[in-house]
Amino acid sequence: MPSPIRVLMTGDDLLEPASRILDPIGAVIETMSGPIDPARMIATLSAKPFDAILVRANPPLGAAVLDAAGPSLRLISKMGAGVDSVDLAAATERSITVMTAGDANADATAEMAIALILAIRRDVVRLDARLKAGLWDRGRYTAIELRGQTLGIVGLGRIGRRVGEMARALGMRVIASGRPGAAASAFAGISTVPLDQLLAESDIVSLHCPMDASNRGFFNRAAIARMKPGALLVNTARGGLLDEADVAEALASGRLGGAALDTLAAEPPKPDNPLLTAPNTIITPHIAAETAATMERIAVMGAENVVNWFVRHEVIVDRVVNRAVLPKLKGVSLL
Ligand SMILES: O=C(O)CC[C@@H](O)C(=O)O
Repeated sequence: MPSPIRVLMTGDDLLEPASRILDPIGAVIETMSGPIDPARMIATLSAKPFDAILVRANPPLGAAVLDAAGPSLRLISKMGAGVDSVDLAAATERSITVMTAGDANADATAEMAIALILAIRRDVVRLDARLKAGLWDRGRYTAIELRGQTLGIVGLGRIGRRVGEMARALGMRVIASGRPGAAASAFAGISTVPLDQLLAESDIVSLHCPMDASNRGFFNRAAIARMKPGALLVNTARGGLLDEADVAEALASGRLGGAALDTLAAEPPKPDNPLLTAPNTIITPHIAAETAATMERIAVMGAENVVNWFVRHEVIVDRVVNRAVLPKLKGVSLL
């Protein structure tokens, strides 16, 4: 009888749907809950061998952690989209496949981006707070409507495209660029432009690119200086894409008209994060992807990646993040 697939799962909130997929193949799942730092990851992985890590949030998976896992580790499967805390080069070097379930939460994240665009453009949160403080602002307050405004989408992947479709339905002009240094392919009436042009023409900029070492902090004072005065920023991607001090300063001076952020560079934020006190800024706790249907889907898709890899010996190439690993996968079919 072949030995069972050993899976380390970070977080236990999705254990039930993941088990539904993994139990029938006799996989053994061990969960890790609570805050996870590299030392804890190293201790867990060096204590016993695992074949796969099923990642709920974003535990640090750098070279030292991967070395602690040893040669048994073949697959890191993210129950979600972002793998910014995985050292992809180190994984590739060790022939470890990194896969995502990005499709599973794209709709939920795009909806949240639109919710934040509407909320920040129409001042929903501030008006609510003012009303509850006894102020009745009707007649004193004029907003700007979205129809006719330009939305600039940075990163035209699964989420960016959906945001673009919804924004067009709201009557917005939508332009898009790739992540800094990369071009985007045109999609359904969304014209693609260089990033500088996007920054210069957009009334609202919404970030939808993955983060890695090459674009960390790219949204800084220099990027803001290229924007229309008073333009708005929406970020449902990764907080580390921003230079948070520069963004807070631009919000304080009014150079940026407002920001709606679902992600921060450090989560939860440190109490002295300047964005917490920046004017006209809405912050939500990295919740964009978290709908009930999405939670179910990411667990199922993440676990299916494990089954496909180890039992069917096949990987869906679209879900592989470190595609440089593909030539190293012997005996695995690429779909
Ligand atoms: O659970 C997470 O890692 C965050 C959810 C989302 O940002 C993702 O990357 O899929």
